[in-house]
Amino acid sequence: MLTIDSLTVRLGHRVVIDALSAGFEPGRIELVLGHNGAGKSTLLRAIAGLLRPSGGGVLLDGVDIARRTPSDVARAGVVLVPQGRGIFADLTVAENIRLGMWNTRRLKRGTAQEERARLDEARELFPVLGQLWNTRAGSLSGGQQQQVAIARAFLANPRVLLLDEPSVGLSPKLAELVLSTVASLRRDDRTIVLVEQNVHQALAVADTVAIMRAGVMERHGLAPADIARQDLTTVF
Ligand SMILES: Nc1ncnc2c1ncn2[C@@H]1O[C@H](COP(=O)(O)OP(=O)(O)OP(=O)(O)O)[C@@H](O)[C@H]1O
Repeated sequence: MLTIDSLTVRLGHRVVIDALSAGFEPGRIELVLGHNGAGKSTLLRAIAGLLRPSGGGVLLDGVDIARRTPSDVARAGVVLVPQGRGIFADLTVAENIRLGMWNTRRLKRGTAQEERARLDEARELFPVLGQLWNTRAGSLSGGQQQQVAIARAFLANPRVLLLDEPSVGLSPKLAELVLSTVASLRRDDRTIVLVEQNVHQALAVADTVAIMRAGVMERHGLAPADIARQDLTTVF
């Protein structure tokens, strides 16, 4: 269970996350919606340890990880797939994905045999990537590059997977493919927090919805079907 407890993050002189509290449960895809500038990316970056909060806590199963280094947070099992993919264009798909393995090994989260099994699992979950294994990642389509970024995060076997707009810039068809891949990563002991602007497609894979506005979590625990029925301009 990931609990955000009265978290405050300042960027420059601005309070971007304002005493925000929320709970994200394992076994679910928790979708976070909100206007541009509501603070969604900042929240994910703070959870991942990339920003130091000025108040409050980020609790993973009751343990506060808010002021740990990003590598300590990763070691605790929290992995962020940032907006804009962040893959290495000059490396092949296999090399990019093995960076996730390298992390796994470095973080001592599995034996070599377990890691081989996870690599096979990744090729099964992302069949397109299996076919492009030795292709330069920079030459892939946007959707394929996004799959490489998600596959790499998957290999770290995260307890908490934070996804910042994984479908941004993709055609509706590719966005659907990426979001269905996200759905296939759902596991009983894994919390997935998904930030998306592609609201209708994200609602189709989400289990719960939270609405962020101006640095606070205005509502949470909403049913995706209820949100899908509403006029989105009235939702956030
Ligand atoms: N380094 C910074 N210094 C000051 N303000 C910043 C900084 N980075 C971001 N902000 C501001 O913080 C606010 C929240 O930004 P953030 O990127 O978290 O929003 P968001 O909800 O993810 O938006 P979007 O949907 O557009 O990605 C914005 O108003 C932004 O301008």
